[in-house]
Amino acid sequence: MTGSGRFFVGGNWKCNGSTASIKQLVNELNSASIENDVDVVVAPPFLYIGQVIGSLTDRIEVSAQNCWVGKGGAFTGEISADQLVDVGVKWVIQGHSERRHVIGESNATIGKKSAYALSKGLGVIACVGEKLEEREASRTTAVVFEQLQAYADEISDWSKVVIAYEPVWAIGTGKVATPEQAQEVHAAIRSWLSEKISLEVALATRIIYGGSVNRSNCAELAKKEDIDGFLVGGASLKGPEFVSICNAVTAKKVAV
Ligand SMILES: O=C(CO)COP(=O)(O)O
Repeated sequence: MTGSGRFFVGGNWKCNGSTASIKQLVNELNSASIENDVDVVVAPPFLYIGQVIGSLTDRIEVSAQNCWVGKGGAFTGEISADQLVDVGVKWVIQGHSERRHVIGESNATIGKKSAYALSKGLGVIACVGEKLEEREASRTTAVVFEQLQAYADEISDWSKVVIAYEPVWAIGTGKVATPEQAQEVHAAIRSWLSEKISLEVALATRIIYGGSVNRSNCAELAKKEDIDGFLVGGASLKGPEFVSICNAVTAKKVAV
């Protein structure tokens, strides 16, 4: 079983950047030559979303890195999905490992946030992934399936969901999963979708890989049949390198 969706590459800028560095990054992206058959999204910190939307080419869509669980109101320090839509944001990342393991978000909250964001018309980049000790205890698929189930408990329409498999041990460590390790989990996720949701959703949903992706390792990963793109952290802060990763879609086309 192989996915049929377009290649998708997201750049997660995390809590990085300044007015000046983001201006430069946007200029680099605007002048880049990106292959046609890849969807490209960047996720700046909230504060810079206006700057990015006002200056970035329409070729690239803008994502938030998080949002509040429901409608806005008296929730100091939060940003609602309604507000993201209002300023032109198209996507939101949910369940990133840093939000799960540093900030302490639960599976249940992440599922609710995702459903609310989808109900407002945002696309959701739904992250899953195991910690090193979970992998070493052979619990990788158990953990990932539990995280997927929490999304499935709340989501009924999967058409705007992209699943990002990001093993925690590979994030920001320089220890990328091997293409075989990533493919194994991606295939398991697709089978899970087929069994628990539907064959149609399993085939249509993009499953992207994140964790120490760079310009040197992206082509080999992209060749794997169930790897439909990437969620890139550190390397997405360098315009030319991020564009090379987007253009790894050419390696995918040669492989299929
Ligand atoms: O967390 C990530 C993307 O969301 C991956 O980060 P790195 O690419 O820096 O490992």
